[in-house]
Amino acid sequence: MKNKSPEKSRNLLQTKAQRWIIKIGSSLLTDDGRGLDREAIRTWVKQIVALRRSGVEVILVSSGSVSAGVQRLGWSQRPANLKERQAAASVGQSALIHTYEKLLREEDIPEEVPVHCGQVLLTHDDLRSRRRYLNARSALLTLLEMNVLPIINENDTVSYNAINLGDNDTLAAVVSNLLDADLLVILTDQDGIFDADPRSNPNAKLLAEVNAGAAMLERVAGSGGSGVGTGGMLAKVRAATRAARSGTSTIIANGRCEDVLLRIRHGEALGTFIHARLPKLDARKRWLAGHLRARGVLHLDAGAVLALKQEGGSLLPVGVTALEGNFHRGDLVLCKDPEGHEFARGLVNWDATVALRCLGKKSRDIADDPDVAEGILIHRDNLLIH
Ligand SMILES: Nc1ncnc2c1ncn2[C@@H]1O[C@H](COP(=O)(O)OP(=O)(O)O)[C@@H](O)[C@H]1O
Ligand SMILES: N[C@@H](CCC(=O)OP(=O)(O)O)C(=O)O
Repeated sequence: MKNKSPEKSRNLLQTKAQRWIIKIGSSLLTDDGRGLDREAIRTWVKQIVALRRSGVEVILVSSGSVSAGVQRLGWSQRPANLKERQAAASVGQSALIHTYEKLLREEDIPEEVPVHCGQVLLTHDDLRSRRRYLNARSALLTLLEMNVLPIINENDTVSYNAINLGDNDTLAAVVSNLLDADLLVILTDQDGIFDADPRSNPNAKLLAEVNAGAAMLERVAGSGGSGVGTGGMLAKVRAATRAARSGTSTIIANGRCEDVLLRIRHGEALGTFIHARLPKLDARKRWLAGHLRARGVLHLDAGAVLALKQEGGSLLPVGVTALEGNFHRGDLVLCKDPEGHEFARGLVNWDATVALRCLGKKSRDIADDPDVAEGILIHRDNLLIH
């Protein structure tokens, strides 16, 4: 793709991308909270089946469980209470998957490859554990091989605020990293990213092409959402940046636009295209980047910052001046420089109590401590420098 104009490389990516993650938001799926919009869902299912039959591997990340459950239970609004949200998710998720299953069956044509669907409900814990993360990867790849459309959502009935992924834009980006997707398509209720929220700014202009991670994006995306969904445009912008770490480009487009997915496949310049022009992380570091909750903070001196950033070393306790949080072995912690800026994050080898008694000590001074494996607080393989 060298020396291609941005338009060309966008067109090439759209027409050639083999593995797509498609994310559909609650506002679209439930017609702004009025209940599952069967006719709209039928249009996306038809397009997904056509993509699948043309050889594209599709993984669907579908929101809508809470919103659909709220409507089924006859409640007037999304509950603030966690237990009620979990109950609504349980009711809505079964309705959601039942709808997909029925609509997919309608697309069965003799002589054509049948496309089945399989429900995959993930929690943050599934993605935090390396073993479960890799298990999820192999299960999803197996489903694709079997011509099954995996339909992923967060398992909202068992996750709770402190450990949830929070929004499905983030989930879709983590899944893009997990499966090395070529393209992430986020369908929403706007034509893409505008230079201001189009709900409050009728003169806002659509951004056609941008680079992942561009500082301007966070500014224009604000934090507002439709009220039915949870992420808003900011979550989508951040999801695109996260997806770029596996080389995945993102398109944010209007799901109500006719044949939106097929037109994207044919190379049409719809929505906002976000180029993955960020350094690609290797597979293990991508898994690390998918850890969303830090359990503590390590404050490092200038020498340690240099050793980590420039020499690619592991973190030894001698360079740690202070710590925060009651973390345990295997937890994610943030690393801050002497000015207090986070510049790295990693998985600690020791509990906070052990780390505390080793702070500032040289390796030879802790060599006899039975809790201090190899004298390394964070191994470089478990360290992500920003
Ligand atoms: N710069 C922007 N461009 C487009 N939409 C924006 C922007 N800033 C905020 N938004 C809002 O983000 C909303 C989409 O996010 P959200 O409600 O979470 O959708 P979904 O349910 O599809 O995930 C839009 O309806 C819009 O009001
Ligand atoms: N997991 C939740 C969706 C959360 C979410 O991110 O919603 P949205 O912003 O509409 O994509 C549900 O199914 O209701």
